[in-house]
Amino acid sequence: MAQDDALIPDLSATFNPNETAPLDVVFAQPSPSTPYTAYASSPNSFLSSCPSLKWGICGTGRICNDFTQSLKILPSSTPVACAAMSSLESAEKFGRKHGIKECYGSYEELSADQNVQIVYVGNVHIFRLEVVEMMLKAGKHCLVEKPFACSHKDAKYLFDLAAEKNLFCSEGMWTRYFPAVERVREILSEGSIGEVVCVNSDFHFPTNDSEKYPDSPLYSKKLAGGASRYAGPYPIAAALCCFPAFPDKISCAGVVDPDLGVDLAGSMSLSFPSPEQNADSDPAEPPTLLKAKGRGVASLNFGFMGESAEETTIVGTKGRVLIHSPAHCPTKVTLSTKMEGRGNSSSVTWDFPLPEITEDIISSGGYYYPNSAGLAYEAAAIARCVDAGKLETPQFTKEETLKVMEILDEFLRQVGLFEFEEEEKEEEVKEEEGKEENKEENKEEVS
Ligand SMILES: NC(=O)C1=CN([C@@H]2O[C@H](COP(=O)(O)OP(=O)(O)OC[C@H]3O[C@@H](n4cnc5c(N)ncnc54)[C@H](OP(=O)(O)O)[C@@H]3O)[C@@H](O)[C@H]2O)C=CC1
Ligand SMILES: O=C1OC[C@@H](O)[C@H](O)[C@H]1O
Repeated sequence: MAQDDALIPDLSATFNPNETAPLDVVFAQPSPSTPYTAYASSPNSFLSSCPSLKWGICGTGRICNDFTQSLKILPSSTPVACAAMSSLESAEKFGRKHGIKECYGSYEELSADQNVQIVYVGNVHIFRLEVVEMMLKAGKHCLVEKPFACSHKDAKYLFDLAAEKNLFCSEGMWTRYFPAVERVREILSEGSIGEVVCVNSDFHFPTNDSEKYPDSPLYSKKLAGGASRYAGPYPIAAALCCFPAFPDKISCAGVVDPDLGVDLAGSMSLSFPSPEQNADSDPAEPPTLLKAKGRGVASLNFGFMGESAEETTIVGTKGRVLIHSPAHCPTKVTLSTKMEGRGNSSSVTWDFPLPEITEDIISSGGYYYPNSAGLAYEAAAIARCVDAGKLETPQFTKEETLKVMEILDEFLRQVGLFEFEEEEKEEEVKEEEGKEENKEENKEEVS
């Protein structure tokens, strides 16, 4: 896909190329002194210079195809092996398509390949715990598709294991690596829209287009499908990007398929407290409307039954930012600065072209999903982090993944679908019983 030159923006009027890059961009570009403008308006030349990294691809489905294609934009990030759980034939077919030499009929074999430094995990959700645990125990860094796991408990276990093994491990929240989103974070940190007070974000895509009902993994309870796990992580991550604290209230509603027992759509209203605990109650300070920084609300929704605008709007006290559709992999951002008088604002829009795709990508069948060339931003940032010995990326931290997981657990609980609820209750009962037994033993010892 050749880029239309008209889309390449002239950013010089709004960016100062001599400014140092914002912190979050540092690991996405070759050096902190590289002007953000140049990186953003001509991505290929910067992406092509990232450190080398040897990837193993775990899964041979659609997103694994797209991720592997995007590695072709980064000459030094090479897929050296791939594995399919379904069959060796599937792995070999994938390998032939992408020129990958080592093809395995099981993930175990991939985990034993000494040439693989990092594994991209892109299969169905239910195997997350098993597969990521296996890869970490085999000493591989891991990039794991969203959702990172099927519960907060599993995610915490995997991150603890990664830390113990001193390995990079991250959720593939690729949205965060798009220059459009890096620009949004820059706008927020500059204070251009003041304090964020509200985030609206939606992501409904019509699964009828590509997924056979009821057979697709997207509708499968057994494989941990459902709209909240396939689409929900994006709007949740959009809200978390703007508020520092964990929500103090999460109100959810969902549409559950009565036959399949998975959610087909959901909405969430979140309120976020100020992390400055006592800001409101300091009697020495006169009260003001916006004194408690970080306080605000988010309205998020996602689903499989229709196609939404797929936009994210971030409302601040001095203006707002619109992340244009498709907001989970965006190339366009509008900043509207509030002017005097209600309804008055001035706006500026930036376009950030996607990386150009190569002949090699075209001849091997291109991409399945929208804007997948942007996966190269994520892959490049991760190559830089691994090279620098970092165990996570500043763009999307483990703490954020854990927050997403906790919110997803809560959504599933509120719509009556949290599979691990019984397991959790049993554990709580066991813990209580253990405490009681200890008390009894202590009493006996004392007497
Ligand atoms: N970042 C992004 O933009 C996107 C991310 N995703 C995420 O990527 C992951 C995979 O999605 P996608 O590629 O669309 O999925 P696919 O349906 O294309 O399948 C992915 C892989 O999962 C395994 N699989 C598929 N069906 C079954 C089944 N019935 N039982 C057991 N295993 C099965 C297969 O693994 P194998 O090849 O090993 O046999 C298959 O290749 C999900 O986590 C999804 O949330 C999805 C779309 C876009
Ligand atoms: O992450 C995703 O999951 C589902 C897909 O259809 C969508 O395009 C995507 O990026």
